[in-house]
Amino acid sequence: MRLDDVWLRYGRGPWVLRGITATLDPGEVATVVGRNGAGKSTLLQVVAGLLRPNRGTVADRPARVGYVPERFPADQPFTARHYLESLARVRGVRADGFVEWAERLHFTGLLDRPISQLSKGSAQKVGLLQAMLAEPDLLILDEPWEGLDGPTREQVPVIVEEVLAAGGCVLISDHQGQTADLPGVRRWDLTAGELREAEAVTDGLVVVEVAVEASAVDEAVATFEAAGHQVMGIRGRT
Ligand SMILES: Nc1ncnc2c1ncn2[C@@H]1O[C@H](COP(=O)(O)OP(=O)(O)OP(=O)(O)O)[C@@H](O)[C@H]1O
Repeated sequence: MRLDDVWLRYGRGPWVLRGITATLDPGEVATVVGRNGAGKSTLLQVVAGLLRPNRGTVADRPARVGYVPERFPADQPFTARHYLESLARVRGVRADGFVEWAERLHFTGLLDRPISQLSKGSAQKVGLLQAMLAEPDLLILDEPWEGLDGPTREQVPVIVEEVLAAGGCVLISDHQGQTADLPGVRRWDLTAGELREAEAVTDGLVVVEVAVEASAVDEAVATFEAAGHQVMGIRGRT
């Protein structure tokens, strides 16, 4: 799929996305990084087709999109099973397709509980289940590690690999840098509404993530560069 000069703002507010141009091809995974409020969720919703850009276009979006929001809305009066079965009917996919996924995510015992009574982590699993139900060829994950328990967190890279292996593509928002280890992951840096693709890591190099005091960022960057290292990005600076 292709984003071409995409601009978006909410109402008459400031521009959140400013002229974003990017492509994501089948078999590719990209991670969007940027500080809080940089517009990562907004970009993901544009890619998912949930928000329409004020200007610019999104072309060749794959037909089956699975989208996992940062926080799955838990204030719903249905059980997870009822919700997922209904969604499967709407999407025209197998009504019990989620059962297998529920087992993988250790969710089977909670399927008959109202979503409103689930913990945050369990509600997030419903978010993941509804996305995988679509058998997506574009999977969009907004901060997928947030709120999930350890075993489910470990499933996320496995799920990403499976979507890629089936010829799909994946876009992930990740402000904690947890996607850095995904093989072949492209890194999209979002700063002040503009997207810049970080250079791929050259063979033989390893990415080391370092947290420094805000007041010492410039000094740290200068020190690393003086020592011959490549500084690939800075996150979290306000
Ligand atoms: N529905 C909305 N209405 C108005 N402004 C919004 C709306 N959603 C987001 N914004 C604003 O757009 C900007 C980008 O928000 P967005 O949630 O896309 O950033 P983010 O990078 O995902 O942040 P975080 O890492 O905190 O989730 C912020 O200034 C936010 O306040």
